[in-house]
Amino acid sequence: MDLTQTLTPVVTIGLSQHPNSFDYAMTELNNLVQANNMDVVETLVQKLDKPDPATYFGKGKIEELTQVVIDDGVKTIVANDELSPSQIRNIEKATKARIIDRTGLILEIFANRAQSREAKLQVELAKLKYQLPRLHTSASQRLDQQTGTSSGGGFTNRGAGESQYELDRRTLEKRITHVNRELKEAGKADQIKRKQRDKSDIPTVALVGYTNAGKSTIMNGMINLYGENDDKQVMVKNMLFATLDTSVRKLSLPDQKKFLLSDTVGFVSQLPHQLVQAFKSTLAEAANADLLVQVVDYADPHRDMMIKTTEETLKEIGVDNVPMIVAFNKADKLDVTFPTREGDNLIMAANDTSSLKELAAIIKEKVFKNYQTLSLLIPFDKGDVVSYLNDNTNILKTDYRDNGTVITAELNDVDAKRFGKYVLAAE
Ligand SMILES: Nc1nc2c(ncn2[C@@H]2O[C@H](COP(=O)(O)OP(=O)(O)OP(=O)(O)O)[C@@H](O)[C@H]2O)c(=O)[nH]1
Ligand SMILES: [Mg+2]
Repeated sequence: MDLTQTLTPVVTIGLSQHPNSFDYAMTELNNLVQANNMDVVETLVQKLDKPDPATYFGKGKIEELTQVVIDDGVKTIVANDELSPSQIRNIEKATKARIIDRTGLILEIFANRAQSREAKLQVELAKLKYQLPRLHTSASQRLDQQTGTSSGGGFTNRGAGESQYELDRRTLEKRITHVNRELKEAGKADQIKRKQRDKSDIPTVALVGYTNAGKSTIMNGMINLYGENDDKQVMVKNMLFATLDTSVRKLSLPDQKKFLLSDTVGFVSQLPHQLVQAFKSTLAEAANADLLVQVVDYADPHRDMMIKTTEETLKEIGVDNVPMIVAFNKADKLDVTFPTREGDNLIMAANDTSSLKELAAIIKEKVFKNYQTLSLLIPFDKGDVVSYLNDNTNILKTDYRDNGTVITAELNDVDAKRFGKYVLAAE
């Protein structure tokens, strides 16, 4: 099937204010457009120090844009920068096409992809907050249709003299309160889950990083090597924002050390502020992690910018004191040796088993450092303790004595304390 026929044609537009990063920003915008199942037929750029407050582009360029829209029969324009409500109105009036800005586009992608109830609510909240100052532009109508905010209720108590604008604003505000409440409920359930995990005292590790860096591919590789047999793989796609929901899997290293690995939403430059805020709770997995593995596309010439964006976004959601290692992924695309360890960081490829094993070794060093080797004398009637140790620790030696079993094992702090009364001698 020829997919291009079903894709919406669009013209992308951008202002070159920061020449260094501009070309990449436009390439990324075009990738985002594709990720939203649309097809870029033309790109128009203008060099301006700052956007025209009324129309973004200057007057002549708007005329050129209008002509392109007519010639190419395009109904949608996508702008690289966030636009003010009046800029949206003015460009739409001039060109007779609808315009989406970068923020609106990312919100649409997230809205089309969100799967879990929580992700859906988070996206809706971000969209409502985006709509609020943009009431009565096509941006809000379009979003209305998707979120259904203007269908049904909300218009019942229209007071005399109250403008449509105020009514719509109130409707949006009500919906925001409602969604916030639902999110809180959904968040509570997650917190309970997370607490239960905390209790089980298994360390947690989160894969974070720029979109398309290979987080989900690494997750799948780790599940293959260390997951339980029935563990499901996560989705991998060569597309921006393939992953929108956090997935968590319990992995067991060969020496019984267990940890939870989570795959998280990727970041992108100029990620809408509303969305970052909304995804705070999804990213709580990262905030509560014992270790972050920042996955970087090592083969991408823009990798430094991607690292910077990732670290700034993490900071914005309040994740700034979790230890982090860097996985420089996709090394197979470059002429370099891998896996190569550089301190706690690793140059690797996600589809290479020795890379994944090396990554697991680094994770193990970082999150299981509070382990001590102890010899415990377990009385014969404490079979439950023996089976716990068998299932949860790395047993180095087992001896049988008249008064019980002597087990020498690596124990974490909590287990060392819990079974302290059986300790024979520290080794
Ligand atoms: N050559 C090569 N390709 C890779 C490697 N790791 C991932 N990829 C490819 O990169 C693309 C993106 O991989 P994903 O694992 O979906 O990336 P992600 O970081 O989860 O992306 P988002 O979910 O969008 O944030 C896919 O086409 C993968 O097959 C690697 O080590 N080498
Ligand atoms: Mg992913």
